[in-house]
Parts: sequence; structure tokens; C-alpha cells
Amino acid sequence: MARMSTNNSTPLDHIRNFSIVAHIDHGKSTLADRLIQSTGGLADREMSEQVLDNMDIERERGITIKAQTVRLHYKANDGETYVLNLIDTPGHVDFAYEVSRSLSACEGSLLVVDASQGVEAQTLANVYQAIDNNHELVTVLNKIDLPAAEPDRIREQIEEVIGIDASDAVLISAKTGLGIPDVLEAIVQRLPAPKSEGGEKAPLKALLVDSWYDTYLGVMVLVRVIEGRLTKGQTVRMMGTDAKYTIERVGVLTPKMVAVDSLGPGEIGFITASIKEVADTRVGDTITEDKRPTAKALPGFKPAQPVVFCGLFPVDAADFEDLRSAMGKLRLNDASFSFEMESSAALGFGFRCGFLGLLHLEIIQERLEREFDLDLIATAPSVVYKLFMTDGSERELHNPADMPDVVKIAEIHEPWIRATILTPDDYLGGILKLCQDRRGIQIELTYVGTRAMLTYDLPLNEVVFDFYDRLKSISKGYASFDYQITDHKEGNLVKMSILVNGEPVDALSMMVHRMAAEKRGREMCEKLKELIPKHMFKIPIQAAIGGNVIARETISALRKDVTAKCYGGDATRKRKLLDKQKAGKKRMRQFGKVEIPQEAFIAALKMGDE
Ligand SMILES: Nc1nc2c(ncn2[C@@H]2O[C@H](COP(=O)(O)OP(=O)(O)OP(=O)(O)O)[C@@H](O)[C@H]2O)c(=O)[nH]1
Repeated sequence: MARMSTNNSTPLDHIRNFSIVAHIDHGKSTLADRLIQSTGGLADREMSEQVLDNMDIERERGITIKAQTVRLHYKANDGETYVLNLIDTPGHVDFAYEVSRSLSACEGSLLVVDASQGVEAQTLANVYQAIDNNHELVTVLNKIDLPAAEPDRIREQIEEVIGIDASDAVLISAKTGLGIPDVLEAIVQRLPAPKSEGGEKAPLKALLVDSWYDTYLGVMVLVRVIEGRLTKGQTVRMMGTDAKYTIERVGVLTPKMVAVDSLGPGEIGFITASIKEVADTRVGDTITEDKRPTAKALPGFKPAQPVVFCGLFPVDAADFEDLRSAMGKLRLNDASFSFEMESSAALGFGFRCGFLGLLHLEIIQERLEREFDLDLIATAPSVVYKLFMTDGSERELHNPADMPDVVKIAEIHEPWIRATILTPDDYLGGILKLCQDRRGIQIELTYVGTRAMLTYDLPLNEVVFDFYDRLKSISKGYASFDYQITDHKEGNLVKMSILVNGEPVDALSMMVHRMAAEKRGREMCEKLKELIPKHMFKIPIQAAIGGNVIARETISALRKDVTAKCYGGDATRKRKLLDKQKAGKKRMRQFGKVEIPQEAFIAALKMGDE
């Protein structure tokens, strides 16, 4: 780690702590890179594209998962040098809680809007979070290099839709660098400096903003000092967990890690303290000095609750231990991902995993397959149901396979969301139909120019499968979507089982609304008929509720011997064909006498609405 002999007492009025809020792809990371580059945080040659996005997957998918922070030194037009702390926030709905936690560590935000696209669903969601955190805002219109950019129109739209003054919006192109100096000036001139009531003489009070696992340094904790001073060697106490630690390192990210002696009021930096797991650090906790504690803890955050669950099983049972260790490693860096062992009659040993949303699920699954070279079967994603039992007790259901006997259940409650959808009005009809088909209740429909803004209440259960994919395809990618979980409501829900050759495949069972069960069951059977290859015998595929079969398809029997066409041919050709079949088998799973390909599990769940 580099060492910087910073003078550690940057006066408060020379500090600006800010975030960038934006819809996905509106250019947040590109702008962050520009700010780092133009303040000399990294030499040009060190700039790999998008330094803020650490992980390969993030880079490939172009999304920011883990919030990061960067300290910049900026010499302003008034001749003074300011310390600017940029806290990066993720843009996707699944990570909304990370947005909120990082916003609470700063006083202002840059609201970045693509001047060719305008306000989108996540622009709204994120800007309201910033306003809720009492942030001052600087509006930045990006991509003005594009011929399609219409800064005047978008400025009006921002005023109309969000209700903030955008007359002094800064026009930039993060791509070409145009307007970047104006952004830096606006940060200094228009965003407030942090305040500290007690100042640096007060007992230590710092906010635990984030934590992550670094292979070399172990658990790193991102902190924002409110009052007092955080120093190397100090013994601190986490007020929420009551755990004591001795601070080993104090540093800042420039974005390289740079050690400093201490952090004072208003400053943001990281500490390390031989903390074993990220799970030992509670985001939103208050860090204070053990021997001179602060009187009152900060309000803190609600911990992120997993909302979507699914089972992950190794295709090859021998990979179970590898899967366990890989999950343990991922969990080190992502306390919002949870897993516990599960066994399934059909799939053997695996894990029941909890995620913040579907994207989170996909990212974890992809990382397990790619970084750890594991072949996995994922079961149908399920939301968390609340079961009210006839004996008066209450329990949570994370897995349709654990569904108790229906006669013992008085009521099943399912989570509902409030969704905001923005779309060009050409696609409105299709989107209304989609929401309606998914049991949606329309709350509001307003227009902003030729764009419609829709508010719908929807059961989360109807959204977890493929709602987002469908929305994108109906709107040719133009609609944007954001949601918040609102409450649990009673639903007429049943467990639908799928039987292949008479055997229930628990990985495919799911909770469905009674009215939609037959249609869903029929679609599942039809899809599986396409996905499961023919065998030497007839295979019935059935969907059932309790003992009642509600849909049925049959896969006809295969007669031909595949090697027959090699008759008389040379042995190597025959061997090749058999090898090819064997490789194909690796991605198959045996259920009784039937082999089901791995893709069938996911594909069967992604049903069209046509
Ligand atoms: N033409 C043009 N393209 C830009 C500009 N700024 C960003 N882009 C492009 O827009 C795309 C999205 O930019 P990002 O910076 O990755 O967007 P982001 O908001 O950080 O996206 P997430 O990390 O997914 O939240 C990239 O392909 C950029 O190259 C700009 O000023 N002009």
C-alpha cells in the first residue's frame, strides 16, 4: 500500500462528499473515470477502462455492483485545493439498499441524465433517494456529443417530472471530456461542505458505510467520520454488534489504496482491523472509541433482506464440496447473499440461496460457474411467502418443496411491489397487457411528452420469472423499470408440481396463483416436451396441484440406435460420436429413468406471455 503523508486536518469547508446518481448506462462510470483522471488520481496509463468497477463481471455487464469510493484533490478556480470524496453507487434496482447506504455518507449528488434519453425509472428512484437523504443536487446532462442529444428538452423534462430546477444543469460529454472542469467547479461551489457538530475534539462517531473482502488485507471497512478522529492503533467498538477491534490500518482510496495516519470529521476512508468476515460488519453501524464512547449511536440502516430464493445444485454430485467452498468465498464479499444446505430427492445435495433480486441471482450463478468452474442447476426462483397456520402460528416459506399440508394452512400471504415504468407511448398497450396478465393493479398513468409513466402494484411472484425480459422485448428495450417492495397481501396460491415419467421433479415445483395455474401448467409441460430429448420409451409430463393433474404432454419414444448410422464405418468415428454424447450427458441430470438437460430448468421457467 502506498503511503501518503497527508496533513490529516483538511478543514471541513474544504471537503465535499458526493455521489453520482443515474439510470443505468447514462454514463455514471464514465464520468467518475473522467473526474479521477482530470484530478490526477491515476496517471493516464494506469486508467484501465472504468477503474471503479473492480470485478470482471461488472466490467463485462457494464454494471456497478459494489459501491466504491475515491478521494480526489481538486484545485478550484478560487485557488484553494479541495478534497472531493466520490462514493460510487450501483444503478440497478436489486442493489437499491446499497445506493441508500452510500448516499447517507455524503451531502450532495450529481444527477446524471443522458441528454439523448432523458429521465428513466432509475433516475427517478435514485434521485428521490438522494432527496430523502437531504442532498443538494447538481444536474449534469451527459452525452451532449451525440447528435440525438436534446439538452433543452431534457432540462424541461427534469423540471416537469422530478420537480427540481434544472436551469443551471451542467452540459457535458463524459466521453470526450467536454464540460468536466465545470462539473468539478459545480461540486465545490454548489454542493455543501460536511458539518460536524462536535468537531474533532468530540468522542469518535463514525458511520460504517460498506465493507468488502480484499485478498491481501482481509475485511476492509469504508467509514465516514462524523465527529472525533479515527486513528491507527485505536481500540474501537461497533455499537450495534458490541464487537471490539484494534485498528490496524487507516487509508483512503485514490482509487489506489493509500495509508494515512487518521481520518477526521467529514472525511471518508477505510480501516482494517483483523475482522474475520464481512458478515461481522453491519452496514449502518456506528463506530466509536472504546474508552471514550459517543453518547448516541447513528440511526443506522435496515439490513438488506434477501427477497428471492432458489436452489443451486451441482450437476455432478461430486462437486458439492467445491460448491460449498465457492459460495463461502463469494459470501465473504457479499453479506447480502445467503445460503444453507438443502437436499432434494431429485437433485441430491445442494444449497438454498437467498438474493436481493433476480439480477443478483444471475450474477452469483454466473460467478460460480465462471470463476469456480462449476456446472449448476438452478431451481425455480421463489419469493418469501408468509404462511398463517390454522393453529395460529406463522412461518415463512422460502421453498415450494417445504410447503406444509394445505389443510393446516389458514392463509398464504405474498409480497407485493410498487413498480414504476417509463416507456415511449407506442409500447404502452403491450405493457399494460403484460402488467394486467401478471395480476397488476394500475395506480397511476401520466404522460411526459410522448413518454408514459406508469405506476403499478404487482405481486413479486409474477415479476421474478421473466417480467423484466418481457418488458424489454415488448418495448424493444426502451422501457425502464424500478420497484420497491411494499407489503404482503393474502393470495389464492397453490403449489404446482411437475411430474416427469410419474416422478415429481421438486426443482420445477412452484407457487402459482390458482387462476393462472392451468395456463402455467400447460405452458410448462409444452416447454418441457421440447426441452427433454426423446428416450427409448414414452415419457408423460404432467403438472399437478395436490393429486389433481391439470396439464399433460407426452414425449414419444425414440427407436433408432444413434450408432446405427456408423454401421460398418471406422471405429474412431463411432468413438467420437459416443464421446460427444458423453460430453452432452455431463450437462444432463438423471431423474428416475429420464435424463433432463440442465438448460431445461431455467428455460422452462422463462415462459412467453403470448
Ligand atoms: N456518446 C457518448 N457516450 C457516452 C458518454 N458517456 C458515457 N457514454 C457511453 O455510455 C455507455 C454507458 O456508460 P457507463 O459510464 O458505463 O454508464 P453507467 O451509468 O456507469 O452504467 P452502470 O455502471 O451500468 O450504472 C458506455 O458505452 C459509454 O461509453 C458520452 O458523453 N457520450
